[in-house]
Amino acid sequence: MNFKEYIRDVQDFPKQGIVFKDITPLLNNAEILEKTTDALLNLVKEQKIDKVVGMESRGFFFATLLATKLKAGFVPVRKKGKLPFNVLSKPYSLEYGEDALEIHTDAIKKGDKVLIHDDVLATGGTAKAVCELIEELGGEVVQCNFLIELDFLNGKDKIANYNVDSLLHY
Ligand SMILES: O=P(O)(O)OC[C@H]1O[C@H](OP(=O)(O)OP(=O)(O)O)[C@H](O)[C@@H]1O
Ligand SMILES: Nc1ncnc2[nH]cnc12
Repeated sequence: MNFKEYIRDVQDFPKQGIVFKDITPLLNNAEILEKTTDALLNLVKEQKIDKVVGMESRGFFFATLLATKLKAGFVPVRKKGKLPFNVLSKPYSLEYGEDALEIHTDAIKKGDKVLIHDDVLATGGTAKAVCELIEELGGEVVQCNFLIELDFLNGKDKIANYNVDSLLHY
């Protein structure tokens, strides 16, 4: 299955000089959506997962699908000011900006085995911040799972202490 056929490059979005990987054609196709979910699930193998954490907003799509298949809970990590309850917050930077990421303090229990999923690993700033949030709440990051890894940005180096698995590499 050539998933890359369903990922569109958009030049200069959201800023000049960025080549944006648009996954909406892949989400739009029922057969490819299901096959992509299964392929991401295959990366997880037999590990026991208690929670799947997805990053706002494109991480939410497959993180929730993976959570149902793994019989795990889903936890959203959101950008500053969006979550309504008590939050743990972490500043971070990404390929085209910076902000803070937040997680509800009761979302992860001590010892929870956590799978992180996001659509894109670029510089790794987002993923690193999320790993730190989970560990500060007492969770164990079992795998960082991505649909797309932009190898030339070396995001893997920022999360070198974790198991990183990506379906597609550019
Ligand atoms: O590896 P990094 O350089 O940190 O970049 C990766 C992050 O950038 C994108 O999210 P974005 O902040 O654009 O949010 P969105 O999903 O809401 O579009 C992407 O979905 C990842 O979360
Ligand atoms: N080039 C890119 N395309 C899509 N999402 C991204 N997140 C960070 N860099 C990105």
